Amino acid sequence: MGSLAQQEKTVVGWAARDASGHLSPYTYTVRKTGPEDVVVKVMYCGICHTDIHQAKNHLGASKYPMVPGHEVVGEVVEVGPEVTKHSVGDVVGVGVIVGCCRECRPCKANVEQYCNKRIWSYNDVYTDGRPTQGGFASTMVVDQKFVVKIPAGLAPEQAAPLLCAGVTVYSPLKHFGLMAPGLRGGILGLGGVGHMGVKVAKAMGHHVTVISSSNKKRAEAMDDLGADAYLVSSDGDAMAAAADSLDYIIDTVPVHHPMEPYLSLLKLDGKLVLLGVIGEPLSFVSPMVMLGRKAITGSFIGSMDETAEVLQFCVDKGLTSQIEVVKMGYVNQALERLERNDVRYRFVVDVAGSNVEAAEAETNGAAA
Ligand SMILES: NC(=O)C1=CN([C@@H]2O[C@H](COP(=O)(O)OP(=O)(O)OC[C@H]3O[C@@H](n4cnc5c(N)ncnc54)[C@H](OP(=O)(O)O)[C@@H]3O)[C@@H](O)[C@H]2O)C=CC1
Ligand SMILES: O=C/C=C/c1ccc(O)c(O)c1
Ligand SMILES: [Zn+2]
Ligand SMILES: [Zn+2]
Repeated sequence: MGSLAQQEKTVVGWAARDASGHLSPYTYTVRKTGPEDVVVKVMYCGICHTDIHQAKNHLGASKYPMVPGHEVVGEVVEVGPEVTKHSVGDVVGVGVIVGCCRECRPCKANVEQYCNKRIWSYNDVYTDGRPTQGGFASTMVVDQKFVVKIPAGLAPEQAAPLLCAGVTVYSPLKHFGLMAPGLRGGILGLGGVGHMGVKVAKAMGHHVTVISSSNKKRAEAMDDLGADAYLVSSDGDAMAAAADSLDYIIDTVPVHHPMEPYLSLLKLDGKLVLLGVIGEPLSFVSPMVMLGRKAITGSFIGSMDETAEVLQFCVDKGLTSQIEVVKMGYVNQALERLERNDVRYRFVVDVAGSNVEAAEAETNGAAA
């Protein structure tokens, strides 16, 4: 028998077995701790709409059993001998990506999320041939490059949504030169990603308009999140009155939707940044972009550098995510509520505080 580090570890996670997306306890092994590996005991894991897309096979590439979860905060419990970035006892985060080639142009430019050999934190295969499994589990083993330190001043459960939702809005604002104070931004879809969009954009000094599918979130958007204006997308008069007013729109809608009503809101040179994962073609007529030199673009999470940056940005600006903490036994109800747009604004699973081995009937119920 070798030391603990030389052995595979048995882990219990909650896995989907098929496209119903229903999660239930699943026991599997994770690799022996490699030289550059960090073993993370999961404390909290946020629930992103991508977890629904993946668990329910919306993109047609899901493999089962699948343990979702990519907004992971945990404690380092073991490190490989060549780990320099992290120590046992550190509180750290893991996001959407756990591997890349390190040789291609994106990797060399430290935008490894755009590496064509990226390895996803779940629903993928690691370099050793094992399936990757995500953060709705007791433990993850992750290469140190893809582990970020959670700075002091951020509660671990608050930090979890920053690892996907937070960096996903921060990265395009930075990359497209949209950080200057005074810009007028639109946040389309006020969910997990969208609410971080409002908070981050407000902290940058922008005038922020929420564009929502209903009036239900108006008061909280304005009063709690600090938005400056609120548009209901089906209100034709209000949409017309807001034409030609925005420098950018961060589009977080997770389903097919028309583009033209939102392109109309952009000023000359305005940018529509697509973040939602939509497996059907979107459409617009070319004058909608030509007659205003407008740009439709997209963005995918953020780099590890940007992840560290957004965490520090939130500390510096006093930002937190707005979350509902639940136990693992509630995860299926949480996924259903997320899908029917009934969460303010991110569920975070208290993994360490749950009995992950128990079937949901025994642990059913939300937790404070
Ligand atoms: N590009 C990237 O790197 C990333 C992409 N994503 C993707 O972004 C999208 C949003 O993720 P997330 O914020 O977690 O999702 P949420 O479900 O939390 O938020 C989506 C919001 O979109 C609006 N919406 C409009 N129509 C619908 C509909 N039919 N069903 C549900 N919501 C609707 C709702 O806002 P309202 O009530 O205001 O209308 C809802 O709150 C997903 O597709 C996700 O996969 C997520 C993270 C990273
Ligand atoms: O939530 C994070 C991941 C987003 C994502 C973006 C694009 C894509 O094709 C995915 O499968 C996931
Ligand atoms: Zn996500
Ligand atoms: Zn690469």
